[in-house]
Amino acid sequence: MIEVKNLSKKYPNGEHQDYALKNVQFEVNKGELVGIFGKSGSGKSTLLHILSGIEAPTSGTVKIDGKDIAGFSNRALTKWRGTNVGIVFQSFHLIPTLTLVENVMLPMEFSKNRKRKRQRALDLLEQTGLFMKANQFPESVSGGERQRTAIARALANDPPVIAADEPTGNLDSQTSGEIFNLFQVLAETGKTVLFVTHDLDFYGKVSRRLQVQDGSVYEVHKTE
Ligand SMILES: Nc1ncnc2c1ncn2[C@@H]1O[C@H](COP(=O)(O)OP(=O)(O)OP(=O)(O)O)[C@@H](O)[C@H]1O
Repeated sequence: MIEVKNLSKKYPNGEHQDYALKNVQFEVNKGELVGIFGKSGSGKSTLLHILSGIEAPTSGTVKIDGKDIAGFSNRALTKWRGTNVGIVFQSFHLIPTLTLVENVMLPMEFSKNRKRKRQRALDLLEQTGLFMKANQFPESVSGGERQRTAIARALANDPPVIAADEPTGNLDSQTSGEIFNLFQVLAETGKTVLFVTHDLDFYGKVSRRLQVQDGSVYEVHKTE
């Protein structure tokens, strides 16, 4: 599903360049829930941004569903991202002037028919446990409910990959656990879920662990 080879990312730093990621390689299968762990500044977000087509790498290959997105132009990358990856952020990124159902409809590309889009958005909100609040605005629901809305929005175009950057970082531990369970269910239904987190509660619960350390990525096996 995902195959990363010799991936490096450099950022300019004054007169020289610093590696945020150096010679990274790994593979991920369809339907895995991959926890990406590591200290602040280790390169987790950079890795997730590259896997979700937000940033391009400096070198290497990033094959997703057989396509090497590392070679894509910015324009091609934006188009690819729209239907191939659903992104979930720590601070939800919902539009405050739109209702929850309207937020979920926003990225939908499969149809121009508003009724069909609305029905799909309602179905997704039902899947994430928010059907009853579909017509409320983000400010009138809890943090966990905002994140459930953001997850429904990430599913809008039925992408094979869900990329979440610290999705429980603003939530209490019980709500974090509930959001994590939702990602587990998505993985069980065949989505490949990439989950960046500082939360070691999830360490034993993911199906794969990638540890990012000073720009290198190591697989940590379950027995370690
Ligand atoms: N746009 C950028 N320009 C320059 N340097 C950057 C840029 N983005 C990230 N970096 C650097 O790359 C390294 C990795 O950053 P990254 O955000 O991926 O780490 P992280 O593990 O996600 O950290 P955190 O847990 O604090 O979010 C850091 O040294 C950071 O300063």
